[in-house]
Amino acid sequence: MRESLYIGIMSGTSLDGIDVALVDFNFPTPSLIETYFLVYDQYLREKLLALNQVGYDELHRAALLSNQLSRLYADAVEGLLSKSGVSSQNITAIGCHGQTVRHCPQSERAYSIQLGNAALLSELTGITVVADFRSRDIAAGGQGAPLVPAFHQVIFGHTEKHRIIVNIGGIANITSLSPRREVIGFDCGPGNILMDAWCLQHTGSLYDHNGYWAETGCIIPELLEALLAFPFFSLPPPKSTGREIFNSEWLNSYLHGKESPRNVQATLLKLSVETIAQSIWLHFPEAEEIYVCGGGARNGKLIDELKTALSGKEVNLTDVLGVDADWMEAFAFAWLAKQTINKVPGNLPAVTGAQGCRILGAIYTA
Ligand SMILES: Nc1ncnc2c1ncn2[C@@H]1O[C@H](COP(=O)(O)OP(=O)(O)OP(=O)(O)O)[C@@H](O)[C@H]1O
Ligand SMILES: CC(=O)N[C@H]1[C@@H]2OC[C@@H](O2)[C@@H](O)[C@@H]1O[C@H](C)C(=O)O
Repeated sequence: MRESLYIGIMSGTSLDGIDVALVDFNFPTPSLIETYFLVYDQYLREKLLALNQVGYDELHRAALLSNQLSRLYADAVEGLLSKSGVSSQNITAIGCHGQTVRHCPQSERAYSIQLGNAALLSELTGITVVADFRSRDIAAGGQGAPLVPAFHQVIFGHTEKHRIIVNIGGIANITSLSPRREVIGFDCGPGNILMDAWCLQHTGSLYDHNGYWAETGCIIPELLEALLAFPFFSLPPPKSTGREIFNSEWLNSYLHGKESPRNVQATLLKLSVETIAQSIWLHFPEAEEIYVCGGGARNGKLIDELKTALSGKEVNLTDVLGVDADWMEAFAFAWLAKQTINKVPGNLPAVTGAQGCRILGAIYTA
């Protein structure tokens, strides 16, 4: 049995589907051996979205969805293993993020809920599962998010260069890796979440491919200014957010109803770009290199605008550092599982605001 093989499963706030990564930690630099993506169908996406809000019989619906998700996670693991030719017996553990449906990190009543039945996943796969990564950090006074900056530090930290890693998923978050300062990371605000929702509502497409639709619109300056004035954007870190704040109701509260949909889309794209760029200029003006990952990295218009907003800095995708932008988070959850199995902390208190380093997650032994 090789004890270096782990699987990471990420199903993120975009609700697009399940990313699964097979990772080998046998060498000083972890390597991504195989990947697999399982798309969510519309019905599942709608059921998950509904659980982001208060509604009837939530506990029952959440439990059923947790079981359904774990069956899909198991299918995705099976797909990954058969694609790679690796046996489940050779996998030390799965790190399963689960599906966030509530993230309320503020106050002494803080909590974060990721759906997914880890016990069932372990039964279905015969593999040890590590899950519920965020609760321990929150119990220690942290935000419980973002957690991936610790992994960024391990694979991208540089002795001389100040690097920023930007993840543009449903929510956008950044990590500062400076040779002179501790690692800092936080959520900047919406990545694709608002653009996706608006695009679906007005075009029927799940997302604006390459930003082509946004490109046909013009930014609405008053709307952009009003959105940028929202207090979350100027809060100091540590901070994290989710669909509780950035959702269609939030956007609609700023609209008069007469705006052209394509102009709103252009404005939303600019909002994502500006909130990321302003976070970097405000907190890390000296950073030299910016590396982008997450699905937003595949939006050419978004990346072009980000390059303009960060002119003077070198902006690339994490692909150039050897990690495919699409697989960063699944890769990271394989690493987080390894930390837990080895009884090593996975959080960074300077990022999340926790009182100290903690071993994250719960282990469901095979
Ligand atoms: N070619 C593309 N053009 C435009 N947008 C794209 C493209 N490919 C992916 N995306 C965007 O990326 C999103 C998926 O990104 P990703 O998988 O990183 O999100 P996530 O992991 O669910 O989110 P989070 O990191 O917040 O948990 C899609 O919903 C879409 O908005
Ligand atoms: C509560 C939650 O699921 N947060 C996600 C979300 O998606 C991006 C951003 O907001 C980040 O804070 C986090 O995910 C990644 C995996 C993280 O913890 O680093």
